[in-house]
Amino acid sequence: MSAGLAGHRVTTAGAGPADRRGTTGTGPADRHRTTAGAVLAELRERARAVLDPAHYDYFAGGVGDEVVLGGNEAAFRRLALLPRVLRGAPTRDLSVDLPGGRLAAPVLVAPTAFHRLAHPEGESATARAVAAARTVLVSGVASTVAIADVVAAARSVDPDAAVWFQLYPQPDDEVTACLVRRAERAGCTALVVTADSPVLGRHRRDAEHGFHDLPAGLAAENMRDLPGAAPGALRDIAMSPAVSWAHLDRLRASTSLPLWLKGVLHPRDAVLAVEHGVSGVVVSNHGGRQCDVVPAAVEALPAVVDAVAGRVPVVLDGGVRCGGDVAVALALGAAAVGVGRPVLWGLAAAGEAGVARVLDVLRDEVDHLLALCGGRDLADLTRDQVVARSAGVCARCG
Ligand SMILES: Cc1cc2nc3c(=O)[nH]c(=O)nc-3n(C[C@H](O)[C@H](O)[C@H](O)COP(=O)(O)O)c2cc1C
Ligand SMILES: CCCCC(=O)C(=O)O
Repeated sequence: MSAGLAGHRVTTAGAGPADRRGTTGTGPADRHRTTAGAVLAELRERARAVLDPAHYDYFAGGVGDEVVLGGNEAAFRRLALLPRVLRGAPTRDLSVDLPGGRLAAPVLVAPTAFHRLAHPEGESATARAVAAARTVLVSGVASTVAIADVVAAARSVDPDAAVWFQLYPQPDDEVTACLVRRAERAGCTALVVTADSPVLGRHRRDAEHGFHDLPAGLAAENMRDLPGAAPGALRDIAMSPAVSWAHLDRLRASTSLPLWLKGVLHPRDAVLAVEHGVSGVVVSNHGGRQCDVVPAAVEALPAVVDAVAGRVPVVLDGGVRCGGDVAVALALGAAAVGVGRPVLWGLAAAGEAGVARVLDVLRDEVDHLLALCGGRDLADLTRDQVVARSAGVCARCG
């Protein structure tokens, strides 16, 4: 069937039900009958069905009573966009240039640990999907594939793929320096320093499952052969309240790669970050996994954007689950957003194809929404368009 509705071909042909780790239904017809929110929710359910419950809960869970975990998504539901009219364009430019890489769409992949818990190919599968989508993978220090292999996987798809390396500054500068050299040698194009973890958040779900170690055969591969460890042995990833701006300064001075600071919520820290020479700031509460009394990420965003005042780009992550969330964050001043858990759900459900699916539906929905809002490019989403939503609920998340 085909109907010439507004120039769109409407057809009943499309991908059938996807198997648990197989097809994902990415055809154009599929786009007309679903939403990014519904796709992400379905992938999450498929992930839940295939994962060991302890591993599912490690990915899904948050800190404490999980107030912030739910709050990140709920805060987006309280915001609405005022479209502008009569100023659009037949095709829209969704690209964004950031220190460390160009993104074809304003959605990058936030660093999440231990992808081989989700799928045997782990971060390599994620890297290929992200490279194919021409966006950025922030690969974590807590990766179950070594960073050199992650970058190689991305570059096997796109020789220009941008992979950034996330690390926790280690109390021992020598260990940090070694991790930085590894990322540089691998070909990473930026570093992301996570600053919101002076201590690890307390995760009730992990405690209930007794999940404290990776299963045999999996390891944080970037932590092998570091100073202070026996040859071939792993070092723990240290989280230390003793880590300070001085550590960041030394790290900054040791590399020519752009440096992002992740986990900033207070506007004064954003200003300090700029003064300490960072190239970008990530507003993030670690997906509700560190401190359970902080605001939702999107609530913290405007004050950080104002404090930074355009000196460096600001990226937001936490609770982004549909194109509308991306558009709202961009209108509030984010240059791009990061997604964490949805990528893990895609990876667990269907490997590389599942991650590709997540990025594709988000990109497609942002494009559609930009058209609906009278935008030609991302700069056409502006803060005056964001208003509070006083009524109405999301059919998917209530
Ligand atoms: C399972 C899991 C592991 C994570 N591991 C890291 C990590 O190693 N380093 C880091 O900076 N952030 C880590 N994060 C936080 C993410 O980078 C990101 O801030 C968060 O997932 C965004 O929220 P979202 O999951 O709602 O998209 C992790 C998040 C999850 C869910
Ligand atoms: C030492 C790995 C930490 C991973 C992490 O940041 C998280 O699970 O939130």
